[in-house]
Amino acid sequence: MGFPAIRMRRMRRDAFSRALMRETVLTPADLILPVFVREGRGVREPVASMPGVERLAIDELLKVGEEALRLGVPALALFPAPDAAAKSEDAREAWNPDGLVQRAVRALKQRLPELGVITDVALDPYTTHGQDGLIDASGYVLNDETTAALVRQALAQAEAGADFVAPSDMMDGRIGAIRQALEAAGLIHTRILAYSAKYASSFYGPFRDAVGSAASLGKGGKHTYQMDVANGDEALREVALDLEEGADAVMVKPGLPYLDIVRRVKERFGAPTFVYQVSGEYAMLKAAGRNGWIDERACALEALVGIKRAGADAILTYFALDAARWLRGG
Ligand SMILES: NCC(=O)CCC(=O)O
Ligand SMILES: [Mg+2]
Repeated sequence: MGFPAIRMRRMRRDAFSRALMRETVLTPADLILPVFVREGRGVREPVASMPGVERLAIDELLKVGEEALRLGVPALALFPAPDAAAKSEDAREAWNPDGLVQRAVRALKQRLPELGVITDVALDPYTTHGQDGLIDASGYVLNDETTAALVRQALAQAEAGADFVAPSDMMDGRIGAIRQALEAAGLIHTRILAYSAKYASSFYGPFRDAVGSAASLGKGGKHTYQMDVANGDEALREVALDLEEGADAVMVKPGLPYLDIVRRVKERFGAPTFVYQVSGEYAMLKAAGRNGWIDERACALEALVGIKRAGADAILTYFALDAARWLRGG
């Protein structure tokens, strides 16, 4: 049977029948807001390459957390933008129990216990060289030594009350090492969100401005640990290993250029699959919107629905609060 018995446009004719056959519905509960945390009180410092995004002192962060809850956004992902004095060759500030992130976690969990708090496990905000791990004399990022440092960092975050620790560093074996350490410490409820398929993407540029690692990183890339943008099968092997090692959820990052990976990961493993719409994706939409070249709201929501349609269970996006407002008709 074909045309004219079949006319695909019949169902598209009216809003009610379009609504009834809609396959993917984006809600605020699908979204996680990444936030940049800094020292100080009452400070909100704009990030030039990410219009609308600010580095927040902890008291300001609490207000943003409250707004997220009010809008139905279930969780924040914290990223530190520490003072330059907190950076060192060995990143030891990362596991200081009174460090910036640990204080931010405690403040959030005390004031807003029902808001999910996700912490970033990686050394780049704390290293003088801007790499995610510890390096040898040639600048190569050392796997096992870095993993030992990441375990200390994850424990400090979990002890402060983080609901999810989220290793974004791409060292081999770190999920298993962190899981073992959490169990041994009695922290059996702490979830691990593994950045399993994290690509060596150029779309992270504005993020590196935000956390202040761009200058220290200089021309050094992250290609010896993050994945080659051309690869798909390798992502599936990474995800399989992280799930085996004890990850509760896995991440694909960035979002829009990697939706084939999202689909393959979701179909193959059926595990909670999170996607990070990264800073460069945000900056592109913002810049074009601000120039009047695209409709920012419509295009941002379209990108987010597309990511969910591809298989994402949750999306980290700098649009989270705006998108929640738009979805609620604001
Ligand atoms: N671990 C976080 C990143 O590496 C970048 C995120 C972004 O570009 O938004
Ligand atoms: Mg891996």
